[in-house]
Amino acid sequence: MEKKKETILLFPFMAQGHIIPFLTLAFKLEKKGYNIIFVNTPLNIKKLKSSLPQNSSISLLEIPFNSLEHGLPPNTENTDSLSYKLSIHFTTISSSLEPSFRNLISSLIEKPLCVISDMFFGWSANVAHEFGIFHVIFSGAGGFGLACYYSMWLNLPHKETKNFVFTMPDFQEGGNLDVSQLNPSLLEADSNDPYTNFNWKNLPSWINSDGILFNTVEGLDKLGLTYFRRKLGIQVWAIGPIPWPTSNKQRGGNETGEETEKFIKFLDEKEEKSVLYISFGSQNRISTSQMMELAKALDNASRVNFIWAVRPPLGFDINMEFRAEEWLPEGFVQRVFEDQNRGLIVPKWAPQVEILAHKSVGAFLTHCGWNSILESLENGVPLLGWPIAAEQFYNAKFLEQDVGVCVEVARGNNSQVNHEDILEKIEVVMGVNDRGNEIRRKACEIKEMISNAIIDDEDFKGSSIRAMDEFLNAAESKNKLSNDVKINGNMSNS
Ligand SMILES: O=c1ccn([C@@H]2O[C@H](COP(=O)(O)OP(=O)(O)O[C@H]3O[C@H](CO)[C@@H](O)[C@H](O)[C@H]3O)[C@@H](O)[C@H]2O)c(=O)[nH]1
Repeated sequence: MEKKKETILLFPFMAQGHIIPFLTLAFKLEKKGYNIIFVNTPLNIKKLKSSLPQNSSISLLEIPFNSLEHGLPPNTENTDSLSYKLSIHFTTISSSLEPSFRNLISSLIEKPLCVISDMFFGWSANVAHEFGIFHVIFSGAGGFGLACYYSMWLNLPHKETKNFVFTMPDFQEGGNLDVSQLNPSLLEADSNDPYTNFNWKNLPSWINSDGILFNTVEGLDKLGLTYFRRKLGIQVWAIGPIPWPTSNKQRGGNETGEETEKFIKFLDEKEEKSVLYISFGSQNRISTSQMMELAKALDNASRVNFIWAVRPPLGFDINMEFRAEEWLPEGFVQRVFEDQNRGLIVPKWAPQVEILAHKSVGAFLTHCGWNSILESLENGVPLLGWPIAAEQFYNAKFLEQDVGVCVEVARGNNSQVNHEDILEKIEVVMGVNDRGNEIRRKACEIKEMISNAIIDDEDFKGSSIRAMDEFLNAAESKNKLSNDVKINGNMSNS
């Protein structure tokens, strides 16, 4: 008899940076033969409907939300349209979804095998457990970065640590941090502000969950994963890297295949490992003066080819058309592209996965978002780190000091940077010198480690494949146990 298809319910926070990794995980689980229910607020579901592939069997389910009831502008259902301050407010009020989520679960005809929810929805563990459902949190961020974030928020305040290098009291093995690695909300937080209250309620509630899934690799990220095992005493599974959907459109781009070909043609013409790829991810931007300095460094790096995905600098509308004359040095685009054929400037969005997989790419200047890091290291491409927000500062530090595959170029988007410093660091990572050679050797070692983690053969299963199986087995065991309890309970009642 064919085994009944079990259902897994996924529920990400309402932000693209959360919805997209959850969708990626949903595709992965769908491929493994599970029915998938993907829950979100109505406007996000509407958007998802138009982007799912036609052959997808994922069921999209709406959870009601009225932004006006929470002092938010009408139809606000995603952080994309919000200022930083309102995004924080939106995050703090997200726990108001709890009663609706309970109603949604109780209205399901069949109990799901498992609920996979967002790290901001720690409360959802108790709701799932009320219905006897296995519950895990999924983190798109890596173990080390999230461990620092967790520790820093639970060990407030940091106001007094100004000008000091310090260690995290419960994560000493994470090493030293510098005050410039704290984002403003963390620096200003005390026990009275709403975001502190949110974090103090949410982060400890993770302990109620049955486990955490990380989009990372055990061998690479053991330090952070061990922190959570020790701190929470729950299961922690490293199941990554989970590849992003292959279509660039699903990742958020809008290029056609033809445009991707333009990049590949450019790369095909270049020498092996001679191209620097530059991107600050899907959300972050640098300032105009930083952009000018970066361009000057590239102007002077005559032996380096590059592809740069340029987003409008801070202070300009995010949807604004590309304005070379305001954002870049005079004649820059003409010089590097038309005259020298060594620099390709891409307004906004580049086919990153395809670019990083090309043999001509020698390094990636990145804001250190975790997906970008994995995509780079999967291809053995070393990094130049320019962290801007969130846990990116900790990621950069980890990759430079613990893993040895990165050189930090600059920090934040309101700092002064200098083109000579940037150029020097580009030359370290891309040039022939002892440090550069060692960084590249290490990046190849990590590439090997990552590809071993996802081997799925008859006679060998990599660590991430085993972790995914262990997670699914744990969910099935719990499900069986709660069904047995129910059957026995019914029998003793009858
Ligand atoms: O021109 C571009 C820019 C981005 N991408 C893709 O967009 C994703 C970007 O992801 P990531 O590198 O993780 O950056 P963010 O979008 O900034 O990610 C948010 O989510 C991450 C995972 O939780 C965190 O590590 C970051 O701090 C947070 O900003 C990657 O898959 C890229 O391939 C493209 O394809 N083309």
